[in-house]
Amino acid sequence: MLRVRNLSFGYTEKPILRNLSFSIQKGENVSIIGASGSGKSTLLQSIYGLHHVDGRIFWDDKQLLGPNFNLVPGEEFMKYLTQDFDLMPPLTVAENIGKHLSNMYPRKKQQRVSELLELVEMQKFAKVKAKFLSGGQQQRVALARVLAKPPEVLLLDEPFSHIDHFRKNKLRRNLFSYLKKNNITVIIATHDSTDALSYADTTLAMKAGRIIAKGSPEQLYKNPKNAYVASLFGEVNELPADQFIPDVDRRKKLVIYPHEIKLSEDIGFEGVVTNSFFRGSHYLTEAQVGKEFLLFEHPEALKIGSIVSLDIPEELFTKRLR
Ligand SMILES: Nc1ncnc2c1ncn2[C@@H]1O[C@H](COP(=O)(O)OP(=O)(O)OP(=O)(O)O)[C@@H](O)[C@H]1O
Repeated sequence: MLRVRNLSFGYTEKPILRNLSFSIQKGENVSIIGASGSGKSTLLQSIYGLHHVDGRIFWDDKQLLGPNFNLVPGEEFMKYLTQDFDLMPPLTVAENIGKHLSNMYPRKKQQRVSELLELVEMQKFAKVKAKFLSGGQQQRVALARVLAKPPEVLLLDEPFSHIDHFRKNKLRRNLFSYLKKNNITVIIATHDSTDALSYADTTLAMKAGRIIAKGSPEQLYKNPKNAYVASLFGEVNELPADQFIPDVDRRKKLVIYPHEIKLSEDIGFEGVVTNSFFRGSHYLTEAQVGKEFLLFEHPEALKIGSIVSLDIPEELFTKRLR
Protein backbone atom coordinates (compact mmCIF):
# COMPACT_ATOMS: atom_id res chain seq x y z
CA MET A 1 0.00 0.00 0.00
CA LEU A 2 1.18 3.55 -0.75
CA ARG A 3 0.49 5.89 2.14
CA VAL A 4 0.86 9.64 1.87
CA ARG A 5 0.64 11.52 5.16
CA ASN A 6 0.40 15.30 5.58
CA LEU A 7 2.31 16.00 2.41
CA SER A 8 3.09 19.67 1.78
CA PHE A 9 5.45 21.25 -0.69
CA GLY A 10 6.21 24.55 -2.42
CA TYR A 11 8.84 25.45 -5.01
CA THR A 12 9.11 28.82 -3.29
CA GLU A 13 7.41 30.21 -0.17
CA LYS A 14 4.08 29.67 -1.88
CA PRO A 15 2.58 26.29 -0.98
CA ILE A 16 1.74 24.14 -4.00
CA LEU A 17 0.71 20.93 -2.20
CA ARG A 18 -1.25 21.56 0.97
CA ASN A 19 -1.34 18.86 3.59
CA LEU A 20 -2.37 15.88 1.46
CA SER A 21 -3.13 12.50 3.05
CA PHE A 22 -4.38 9.45 1.20
CA SER A 23 -3.69 5.75 0.68
CA ILE A 24 -3.54 3.65 -2.47
CA GLN A 25 -3.85 -0.14 -2.52
CA LYS A 26 -1.40 -2.36 -4.40
CA GLY A 27 -2.60 -2.88 -7.98
CA GLU A 28 -5.05 0.03 -7.81
CA ASN A 29 -5.55 2.36 -10.78
CA VAL A 30 -5.82 5.91 -9.45
CA SER A 31 -6.45 8.96 -11.58
CA ILE A 32 -5.68 12.46 -10.39
CA ILE A 33 -7.83 15.07 -12.03
CA GLY A 34 -7.78 18.81 -11.49
CA ALA A 35 -7.51 22.12 -13.30
CA SER A 36 -4.19 23.09 -14.85
CA GLY A 37 -1.83 24.26 -12.11
CA SER A 38 -3.69 22.46 -9.31
CA GLY A 39 -0.54 20.45 -8.48
CA LYS A 40 -1.03 17.07 -10.20
CA SER A 41 2.49 16.85 -11.67
CA THR A 42 4.05 18.18 -8.47
CA LEU A 43 2.24 15.45 -6.52
CA LEU A 44 3.58 12.72 -8.85
CA GLN A 45 7.10 14.16 -8.60
CA SER A 46 6.83 14.30 -4.81
CA ILE A 47 5.75 10.65 -4.61
CA TYR A 48 8.63 9.69 -6.91
CA GLY A 49 11.03 11.49 -4.59
CA LEU A 50 12.12 14.51 -6.59
CA HIS A 51 11.17 17.19 -4.06
CA HIS A 52 12.13 18.05 -0.50
CA VAL A 53 8.65 17.67 0.94
CA ASP A 54 7.13 18.01 4.38
CA GLY A 55 5.18 14.99 5.49
CA ARG A 56 5.76 11.30 4.97
CA ILE A 57 5.31 8.78 2.19
CA PHE A 58 5.42 5.00 2.69
CA TRP A 59 5.37 2.04 0.31
CA ASP A 60 4.23 -0.77 2.61
CA ASP A 61 6.55 -0.37 5.62
CA LYS A 62 9.32 1.43 3.76
CA GLN A 63 9.44 5.19 4.17
CA LEU A 64 10.39 7.00 0.95
CA LEU A 65 12.97 9.52 1.98
CA GLY A 66 13.30 11.74 -1.07
CA PRO A 67 16.27 13.53 -2.62
CA ASN A 68 18.24 13.99 0.62
CA PHE A 69 18.72 10.26 0.86
CA ASN A 70 18.87 9.06 -2.75
CA LEU A 71 22.01 9.84 -4.72
CA VAL A 72 20.16 9.08 -7.95
CA PRO A 73 16.81 10.85 -7.83
CA GLY A 74 13.72 8.64 -7.73
CA GLU A 75 12.74 5.36 -6.13
CA GLU A 76 13.90 2.13 -7.72
CA PHE A 77 10.62 0.20 -7.64
CA MET A 78 8.76 3.11 -9.22
CA LYS A 79 8.78 4.48 -12.73
CA TYR A 80 7.76 8.01 -13.55
CA LEU A 81 6.78 8.97 -17.09
CA THR A 82 7.09 12.73 -17.40
CA GLN A 83 5.43 14.94 -19.98
CA ASP A 84 8.71 15.06 -21.92
CA PHE A 85 9.53 11.55 -22.93
CA ASP A 86 13.22 11.37 -22.16
CA LEU A 87 14.16 9.09 -25.09
CA MET A 88 17.65 8.83 -26.58
CA PRO A 89 17.24 10.39 -30.07
CA PRO A 90 20.12 8.55 -31.83
CA LEU A 91 18.98 5.11 -30.57
CA THR A 92 16.34 3.04 -32.32
CA VAL A 93 12.93 2.37 -30.84
CA ALA A 94 13.95 -1.17 -29.82
CA GLU A 95 17.22 0.08 -28.29
CA ASN A 96 15.39 2.75 -26.32
CA ILE A 97 12.92 0.23 -24.92
CA GLY A 98 15.63 -2.32 -24.08
CA LYS A 99 18.15 0.20 -22.78
CA HIS A 100 17.94 -0.85 -19.14
CA LEU A 101 17.43 -4.55 -19.77
CA SER A 102 20.32 -6.90 -19.13
CA ASN A 103 22.38 -8.12 -22.10
CA MET A 104 23.11 -11.40 -20.33
CA TYR A 105 20.14 -13.12 -21.99
CA PRO A 106 19.81 -11.59 -25.47
CA ARG A 107 16.87 -13.78 -26.53
CA LYS A 108 14.92 -12.98 -23.40
CA LYS A 109 15.66 -9.29 -23.91
CA GLN A 110 14.51 -9.43 -27.52
CA GLN A 111 11.32 -11.21 -26.49
CA ARG A 112 10.53 -8.61 -23.86
CA VAL A 113 11.15 -5.76 -26.29
CA SER A 114 8.85 -7.42 -28.88
CA GLU A 115 6.13 -7.89 -26.28
CA LEU A 116 6.29 -4.21 -25.36
CA LEU A 117 6.42 -3.08 -28.99
CA GLU A 118 3.23 -5.03 -29.53
CA LEU A 119 1.58 -3.53 -26.45
CA VAL A 120 2.08 0.01 -27.79
CA GLU A 121 1.64 -1.05 -31.46
CA MET A 122 5.08 0.09 -32.57
CA GLN A 123 6.41 -3.19 -34.05
CA LYS A 124 6.91 -1.59 -37.45
CA PHE A 125 9.15 1.08 -35.97
CA ALA A 126 11.53 -1.18 -34.03
CA LYS A 127 14.55 -0.19 -36.12
CA VAL A 128 13.68 3.49 -36.56
CA LYS A 129 15.76 6.02 -34.64
CA ALA A 130 13.77 7.87 -31.96
CA LYS A 131 14.68 11.23 -33.49
CA PHE A 132 12.60 10.38 -36.58
CA LEU A 133 9.38 9.68 -34.64
CA SER A 134 6.33 11.92 -34.28
CA GLY A 135 5.34 13.18 -30.83
CA GLY A 136 2.66 10.51 -30.44
CA GLN A 137 5.02 7.74 -31.53
CA GLN A 138 7.65 8.96 -29.06
CA GLN A 139 5.06 8.91 -26.32
CA ARG A 140 4.17 5.30 -27.10
CA VAL A 141 7.83 4.28 -27.00
CA ALA A 142 8.29 6.12 -23.72
CA LEU A 143 5.36 4.15 -22.28
CA ALA A 144 6.91 0.87 -23.39
CA ARG A 145 10.24 1.92 -21.92
CA VAL A 146 8.92 2.57 -18.41
CA LEU A 147 7.41 -0.91 -18.44
CA ALA A 148 10.54 -2.72 -19.67
CA LYS A 149 11.54 -3.69 -16.13
CA PRO A 150 8.07 -3.93 -14.59
CA PRO A 151 7.79 -1.41 -11.76
CA GLU A 152 5.67 -1.93 -8.66
CA VAL A 153 4.32 1.59 -8.95
CA LEU A 154 3.91 3.50 -12.19
CA LEU A 155 3.42 7.26 -12.20
CA LEU A 156 2.10 8.61 -15.49
CA ASP A 157 1.80 12.30 -16.28
CA GLU A 158 -0.68 12.86 -19.13
CA PRO A 159 0.52 9.67 -20.86
CA PHE A 160 -1.75 9.90 -23.91
CA SER A 161 -1.63 13.66 -24.50
CA HIS A 162 0.12 13.38 -27.90
CA ILE A 163 -1.69 10.30 -29.16
CA ASP A 164 -4.57 10.55 -31.63
CA HIS A 165 -8.04 9.26 -30.73
CA PHE A 166 -7.78 6.37 -33.15
CA ARG A 167 -4.81 4.86 -31.31
CA LYS A 168 -5.51 6.23 -27.86
CA ASN A 169 -8.59 4.14 -27.11
CA LYS A 170 -7.00 0.82 -27.99
CA LEU A 171 -3.71 1.73 -26.33
CA ARG A 172 -5.51 2.70 -23.14
CA ARG A 173 -7.43 -0.57 -23.06
CA ASN A 174 -4.24 -2.59 -23.73
CA LEU A 175 -2.12 -0.71 -21.24
CA PHE A 176 -4.55 -0.62 -18.35
CA SER A 177 -5.46 -4.28 -18.68
CA TYR A 178 -1.73 -5.14 -18.83
CA LEU A 179 -1.16 -3.17 -15.61
CA LYS A 180 -4.11 -4.84 -13.86
CA LYS A 181 -3.01 -8.29 -14.95
CA ASN A 182 0.47 -7.63 -13.58
CA ASN A 183 -0.83 -6.02 -10.38
CA ILE A 184 1.08 -2.79 -11.07
CA THR A 185 -0.15 0.19 -9.09
CA VAL A 186 -0.69 3.14 -11.40
CA ILE A 187 -1.25 6.79 -10.58
CA ILE A 188 -2.10 8.88 -13.58
CA ALA A 189 -2.39 12.66 -13.76
CA THR A 190 -4.83 13.48 -16.50
CA HIS A 191 -7.06 16.06 -18.11
CA ASP A 192 -8.88 13.38 -20.01
CA SER A 193 -12.15 12.38 -18.36
CA THR A 194 -12.11 8.98 -20.10
CA ASP A 195 -8.95 8.04 -18.18
CA ALA A 196 -10.68 9.05 -14.98
CA LEU A 197 -14.08 7.53 -15.69
CA SER A 198 -13.45 4.32 -17.58
CA TYR A 199 -10.27 2.91 -16.14
CA ALA A 200 -9.70 4.27 -12.65
CA ASP A 201 -10.66 2.37 -9.52
CA THR A 202 -10.32 5.61 -7.60
CA THR A 203 -10.25 9.24 -8.63
CA LEU A 204 -8.68 12.08 -6.66
CA ALA A 205 -9.87 15.57 -7.56
CA MET A 206 -7.38 18.35 -6.83
CA LYS A 207 -7.89 22.06 -6.54
CA ALA A 208 -5.19 24.57 -5.62
CA GLY A 209 -2.95 21.96 -4.04
CA ARG A 210 -5.62 20.17 -2.04
CA ILE A 211 -7.53 16.95 -2.59
CA ILE A 212 -11.12 18.09 -2.53
CA ALA A 213 -12.77 14.78 -3.43
CA LYS A 214 -11.78 11.11 -3.47
CA GLY A 215 -13.90 8.15 -4.49
CA SER A 216 -14.80 5.82 -7.29
CA PRO A 217 -15.32 7.58 -10.62
CA GLU A 218 -19.05 6.78 -10.35
CA GLN A 219 -19.29 8.39 -6.92
CA LEU A 220 -17.50 11.55 -8.01
CA TYR A 221 -19.46 11.83 -11.23
CA LYS A 222 -22.93 11.04 -9.90
CA ASN A 223 -22.57 12.90 -6.65
CA PRO A 224 -20.06 15.68 -7.35
CA LYS A 225 -19.17 17.80 -4.37
CA ASN A 226 -19.57 20.94 -6.45
CA ALA A 227 -19.62 22.21 -10.04
CA TYR A 228 -15.80 22.25 -10.14
CA VAL A 229 -15.58 18.48 -9.56
CA ALA A 230 -18.40 17.85 -12.05
CA SER A 231 -16.66 20.04 -14.64
CA LEU A 232 -13.55 17.84 -14.53
CA PHE A 233 -15.64 15.17 -16.26
CA GLY A 234 -17.03 17.45 -18.99
CA GLU A 235 -19.66 20.14 -19.54
CA VAL A 236 -21.88 20.99 -16.59
CA ASN A 237 -24.58 23.53 -15.71
CA GLU A 238 -24.21 25.46 -12.48
CA LEU A 239 -27.54 27.19 -12.00
CA PRO A 240 -28.86 29.51 -9.28
CA ALA A 241 -31.29 27.18 -7.50
CA ASP A 242 -33.89 29.85 -6.72
CA GLN A 243 -34.62 30.31 -10.43
CA PHE A 244 -35.80 26.71 -10.68
CA ILE A 245 -37.00 25.68 -7.21
CA PRO A 246 -39.48 27.70 -5.13
CA ASP A 247 -38.55 28.75 -1.57
CA VAL A 248 -34.94 27.68 -1.68
CA ASP A 249 -31.88 29.31 -0.12
CA ARG A 250 -30.76 31.95 -2.66
CA ARG A 251 -27.10 31.05 -2.19
CA LYS A 252 -27.64 27.47 -3.35
CA LYS A 253 -26.67 26.17 -6.78
CA LEU A 254 -27.92 23.30 -8.89
CA VAL A 255 -25.22 21.18 -10.55
CA ILE A 256 -26.67 19.38 -13.57
CA TYR A 257 -25.08 17.64 -16.55
CA PRO A 258 -26.40 18.51 -20.03
CA HIS A 259 -27.58 14.94 -20.71
CA GLU A 260 -29.86 15.14 -17.66
CA ILE A 261 -31.97 17.93 -19.17
CA LYS A 262 -34.48 16.90 -21.84
CA LEU A 263 -37.07 18.58 -23.99
CA SER A 264 -40.36 18.31 -22.17
CA GLU A 265 -43.54 16.98 -23.79
CA ASP A 266 -45.69 19.16 -21.52
CA ILE A 267 -45.00 21.93 -19.02
CA GLY A 268 -41.33 22.64 -18.31
CA PHE A 269 -38.95 25.55 -18.09
CA GLU A 270 -39.48 27.67 -21.16
CA GLY A 271 -36.41 28.86 -23.02
CA VAL A 272 -35.08 30.10 -26.33
CA VAL A 273 -32.44 28.14 -28.22
CA THR A 274 -29.28 30.24 -28.56
CA ASN A 275 -26.73 27.75 -29.90
CA SER A 276 -26.37 24.18 -31.08
CA PHE A 277 -23.06 22.29 -31.39
CA PHE A 278 -22.73 19.01 -33.29
CA ARG A 279 -21.13 16.37 -31.04
CA GLY A 280 -21.48 13.24 -33.14
CA SER A 281 -24.04 11.27 -31.14
CA HIS A 282 -26.06 14.41 -30.26
CA TYR A 283 -26.19 18.18 -30.40
CA LEU A 284 -25.02 20.07 -27.34
CA THR A 285 -27.68 22.75 -27.28
CA GLU A 286 -27.74 26.02 -25.38
CA ALA A 287 -30.97 27.71 -24.37
CA GLN A 288 -31.71 30.85 -22.42
CA VAL A 289 -34.17 30.30 -19.57
CA GLY A 290 -34.87 33.58 -17.76
CA LYS A 291 -31.43 35.08 -17.23
CA GLU A 292 -29.66 31.73 -17.31
CA PHE A 293 -28.05 29.85 -20.19
CA LEU A 294 -28.53 26.08 -19.94
CA LEU A 295 -26.74 23.36 -21.85
CA PHE A 296 -28.68 20.22 -22.74
CA GLU A 297 -28.28 17.34 -25.17
CA HIS A 298 -30.66 16.73 -28.01
CA PRO A 299 -30.50 14.12 -30.79
CA GLU A 300 -31.29 16.68 -33.52
CA ALA A 301 -30.23 20.22 -34.32
CA LEU A 302 -32.74 22.73 -32.99
CA LYS A 303 -33.26 26.01 -34.78
CA ILE A 304 -31.69 29.01 -33.10
CA GLY A 305 -34.47 31.23 -31.79
CA SER A 306 -36.98 28.39 -31.39
CA ILE A 307 -38.92 28.15 -28.14
CA VAL A 308 -38.36 25.00 -26.10
CA SER A 309 -39.76 23.58 -22.91
CA LEU A 310 -37.12 21.91 -20.75
CA ASP A 311 -37.52 19.19 -18.18
CA ILE A 312 -35.11 18.89 -15.24
CA PRO A 313 -35.82 15.69 -13.27
CA GLU A 314 -37.25 16.67 -9.90
CA GLU A 315 -35.02 14.31 -7.94
CA LEU A 316 -32.02 16.46 -8.95
CA PHE A 317 -33.55 19.42 -7.08
CA THR A 318 -32.44 17.74 -3.86
CA LYS A 319 -29.68 15.43 -5.06
CA ARG A 320 -27.69 18.16 -6.82
CA LEU A 321 -28.38 21.14 -4.61
CA ARG A 322 -25.03 22.56 -3.50
N1 LIG B 1 9.76 24.03 -11.31
C1 LIG B 1 8.86 24.88 -10.83
N2 LIG B 1 9.20 26.01 -10.21
C2 LIG B 1 8.29 26.88 -9.70
N3 LIG B 1 6.95 26.68 -9.77
C3 LIG B 1 6.54 25.57 -10.39
C4 LIG B 1 7.46 24.61 -10.96
N4 LIG B 1 6.74 23.60 -11.50
C5 LIG B 1 5.44 23.89 -11.29
N5 LIG B 1 5.31 25.08 -10.63
C6 LIG B 1 4.05 25.70 -10.20
O1 LIG B 1 3.36 24.80 -9.36
C7 LIG B 1 1.95 24.83 -9.59
C8 LIG B 1 1.45 23.42 -9.86
O2 LIG B 1 2.02 22.96 -11.07
P1 LIG B 1 1.82 21.49 -11.60
O3 LIG B 1 2.62 21.34 -12.85
O4 LIG B 1 2.05 20.54 -10.50
O5 LIG B 1 0.24 21.51 -11.93
P2 LIG B 1 -0.61 20.50 -12.81
O6 LIG B 1 -1.90 20.33 -12.08
O7 LIG B 1 0.18 19.28 -13.10
O8 LIG B 1 -0.83 21.35 -14.14
P3 LIG B 1 -1.00 20.86 -15.67
O9 LIG B 1 -2.32 20.12 -15.69
O10 LIG B 1 -1.06 22.14 -16.43
O11 LIG B 1 0.16 19.97 -16.02
C9 LIG B 1 1.74 25.80 -10.73
O12 LIG B 1 1.33 27.04 -10.20
C10 LIG B 1 3.10 25.93 -11.37
O13 LIG B 1 3.28 27.22 -11.90
